[in-house]
Amino acid sequence: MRLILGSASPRRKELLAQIGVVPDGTRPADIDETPEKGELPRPYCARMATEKARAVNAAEDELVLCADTTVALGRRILGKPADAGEAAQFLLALSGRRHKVITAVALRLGDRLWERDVVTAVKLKRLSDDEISAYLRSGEWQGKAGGYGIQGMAGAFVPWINGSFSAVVGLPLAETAALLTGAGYPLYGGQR
Ligand SMILES: Cc1cn([C@H]2C[C@H](O)[C@@H](COP(=O)(O)OP(=O)(O)OP(=O)(O)O)O2)c(=O)[nH]c1=O
Repeated sequence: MRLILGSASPRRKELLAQIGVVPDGTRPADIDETPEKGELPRPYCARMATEKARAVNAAEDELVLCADTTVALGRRILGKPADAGEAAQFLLALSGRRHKVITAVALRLGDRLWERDVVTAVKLKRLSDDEISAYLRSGEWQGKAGGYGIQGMAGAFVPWINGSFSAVVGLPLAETAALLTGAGYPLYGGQR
């Protein structure tokens, strides 16, 4: 069985490599990521991951892996900021508060679809204007849900998380491994 990573995220590829999974191909999915009116963060995130998995072109014997990471501030969905101004707004909104990071993983083989989502609580310390400006200058907010990446400089803004670190970075490894095994993709050097 071949594995196709339906993602343009270098983090997802690295996280898979961390558990010894090397996809046979990478085919990023291009979908409309606009939330529906009134859509809540968790169902939105699950919908994004499954839509990505359906959008990737694959043969019947190709297992497609897609994921979506969404930051939820209460009922509010914070996606990837469009520009530095929006990143600043997100960081100000998150400053000093706890929020949730949801990552949904979807696997598709032909018409069969598996999905799991993982919710992690994250606390961001209260950010000073200097910290926000330095962070915006770093450019690390680009392409990251909520406008921050816990694996980089923003690690200094996070006193605690409750949940899965790998999920916050883009792929919950325990759940991804379980999904892959369940779909018949053997890990740890098993026969494919
Ligand atoms: C909160 C947070 C998000 N992120 C990233 C993970 C995701 O790559 C990104 C959210 O965007 P996504 O839409 O989940 O993914 P993507 O656009 O990067 O890639 P693709 O859809 O092709 O798979 O935010 C971090 O890297 N660190 C963090 O701390």
